[in-house]
Amino acid sequence: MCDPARADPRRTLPGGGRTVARVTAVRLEGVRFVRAGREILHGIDLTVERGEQWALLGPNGAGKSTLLSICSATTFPSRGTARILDAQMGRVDLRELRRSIAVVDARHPLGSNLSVRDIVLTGATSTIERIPRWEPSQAEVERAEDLMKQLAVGDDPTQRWLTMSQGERGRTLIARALMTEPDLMILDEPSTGLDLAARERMIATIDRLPDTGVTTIMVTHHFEELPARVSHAALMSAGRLIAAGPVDEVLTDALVSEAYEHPITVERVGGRWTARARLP
Ligand SMILES: Nc1ncnc2c1ncn2[C@@H]1O[C@H](COP(=O)(O)OP(=O)(O)OP(=O)(O)O)[C@@H](O)[C@H]1O
Repeated sequence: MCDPARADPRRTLPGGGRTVARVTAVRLEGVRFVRAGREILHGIDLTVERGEQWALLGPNGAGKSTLLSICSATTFPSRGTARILDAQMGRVDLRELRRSIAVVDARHPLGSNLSVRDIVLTGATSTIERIPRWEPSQAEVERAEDLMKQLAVGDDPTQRWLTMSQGERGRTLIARALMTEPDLMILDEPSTGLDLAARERMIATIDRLPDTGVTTIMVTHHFEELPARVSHAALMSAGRLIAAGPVDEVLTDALVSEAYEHPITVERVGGRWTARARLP
């Protein structure tokens, strides 16, 4: 999966037409977000450098999905600044910027019963459905087939979205996300609904993503689902960041217990994580 050219941070900025050193994937400064008259994010400062693999953790309602939608250039902050892939939101062509960002969401809102190949090809157009009369180039077809092989999907040409298992869907969505060689990949609970073996295959797949040079930010509720190569973590609680930094410094008993407002023991064995509530 590794393409050495992808590791070069000097890439052409989307929409900018300039080549600059693009090192920082996400830089949030004083980000606040108000929805329905209520402030949901209360001044978030976060820097994600390119090539880092982040986990975003915290209890229900902490604001993780809201923060992810800002990181994916889908939602504008109400206050503060968000620079995504060195482009300041509000000052760039968002469609161009979003071509460098891939979102993998287990709740992918596909309505029609596309084949695996067609779903992967929608990554080339950054659309949910196939665009009528759009035909992929030969290079796009070859890339889609290569990614399907790498992600071990699409062997059965009759397989379609509505009859695919959750695991097949997840791997197909990752292949789709890689179509545009994204710089930043957002993974929103990618292991939701997977049985144990499918979950482990998914984690192994995510653990290979750093080989492509992509920066990842993943939300999960389960420490067991963190791939071993996660390098950084951010802990959220009630719209604030409790801690953010190298994973071993952030996923400590004290900080995790503070975020979840409950005594929790965190362990790391062989690179993988577990978390247990301590009983009184
Ligand atoms: N459309 C909306 N209108 C009003 N409030 C919302 C809306 N969406 C989310 N919220 C509120 O914003 C807060 C943060 O929600 P968010 O979904 O970002 O949290 P989360 O950490 O992703 O939660 P979960 O782990 O349950 O998915 C919650 O209090 C939620 O009720």
